[in-house]
Amino acid sequence: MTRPIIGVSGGYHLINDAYRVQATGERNLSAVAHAAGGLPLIIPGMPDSVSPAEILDSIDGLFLTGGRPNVHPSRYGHEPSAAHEPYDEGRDDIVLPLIRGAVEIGMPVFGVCRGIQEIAVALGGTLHPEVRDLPGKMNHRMPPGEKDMAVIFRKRHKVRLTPGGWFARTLGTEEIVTNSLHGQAVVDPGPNLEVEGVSEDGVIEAIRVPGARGLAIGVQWHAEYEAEADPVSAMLFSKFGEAAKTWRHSRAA
Ligand SMILES: N[C@@H](CCC(=O)NCCCC(=O)O)C(=O)O
Repeated sequence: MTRPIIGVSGGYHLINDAYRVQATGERNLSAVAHAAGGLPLIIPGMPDSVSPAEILDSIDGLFLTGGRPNVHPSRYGHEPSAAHEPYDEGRDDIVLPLIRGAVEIGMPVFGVCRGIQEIAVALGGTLHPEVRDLPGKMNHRMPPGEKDMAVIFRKRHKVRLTPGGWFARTLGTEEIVTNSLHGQAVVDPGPNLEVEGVSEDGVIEAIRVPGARGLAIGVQWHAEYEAEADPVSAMLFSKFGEAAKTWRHSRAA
């Protein structure tokens, strides 16, 4: 059987201060190709050119990447603020309905960083735009100005996994250590998410959609960074890839 087609969310970037592009990091595409065994195809955040419904018809799994722009606060009922820009409303317009559609039909979904935040917002949760401003919370952002990828993606904090939950059972442990490169975080998971991982300071780090017919998970860290070499990341991508293969097979039957 051919590889399952995995839609990989792209986002808006401005090149040379002039040229608009839709892009995602190569690590996202490699993780999908090699660690999940899928055929990665970038989903443009361009609602004037593509629709969530036709994308849903064309893919077997949805991988939601990280991305510097914050989810627009109006998507979860909060006021926007210049301090929390940039936003990427084109991406919001495409991925939020896409997540709802995928969950509804049972198509596998896996989100990292901005991706977990999008899953939460799409399904009725809310975010805080700068989680380090909340009492007792650490700074979860990358070191400012850093260019060395090994430093940017260094493992920074522990995540406690819910005993008996999907993550703890799948990974065979109740504690992992993860990288951390985000300012926003899920604060209210809403009615549709199960929180299965939290950092030492109580930030939501791993979620699952228990009501979904297919695998639907999100993590606040960047699992794509060492998707094959890191055993936790490799297992998550492998489970996601298997689920997408099963979905493709069941669609074809
Ligand atoms: N804007 C959100 C999400 C942060 C995030 O995904 N950062 C990684 C950017 C790297 C990339 O472009 O893949 C937040 O700050 O919480």
